[in-house]
Amino acid sequence: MKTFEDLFAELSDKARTRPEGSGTVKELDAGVHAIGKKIVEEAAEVWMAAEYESDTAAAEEISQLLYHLQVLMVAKGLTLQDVYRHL
Ligand SMILES: N=c1c2ncn([C@@H]3O[C@H](COP(=O)(O)OP(=O)(O)OP(=O)(O)O)[C@@H](O)[C@H]3O)c2ncn1[C@@H]1O[C@H](COP(=O)(O)O)[C@@H](O)[C@H]1O
Repeated sequence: MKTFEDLFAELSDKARTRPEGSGTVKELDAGVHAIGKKIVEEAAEVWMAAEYESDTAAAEEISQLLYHLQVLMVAKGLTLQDVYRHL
């Protein structure tokens, strides 16, 4: 099973190698403003799923929010340690 750290390493690699067909590369190219909007959209979907849908649906929405947060971190050049030091 993929961990948060595994995904971050994968996304960082995609940003570096820019493989054809990568949604991450496309999102990075769209920029911080577009990624930020996606995060707000996904956060709302997490809220709605948690309140009105199944635990499985909520977990899936949470995974998508975590993904988009990681894309923003990569776009900004932030590392996991930059975030972890605030936890
Ligand atoms: N974990 C994710 C992941 N979670 C969410 N998403 C993206 O977020 C979208 C979900 O958003 P929505 O619910 O709004 O669905 P949607 O409306 O169909 O999405 P859009 O039309 O806005 O793209 C998905 O379509 C994906 O584009 C993800 N995209 C990629 N990953 C993982 O990231 C890694 C790299 O992916 P690629 O860069 O695509 O190779 C792989 O391991 C993937 O599994």
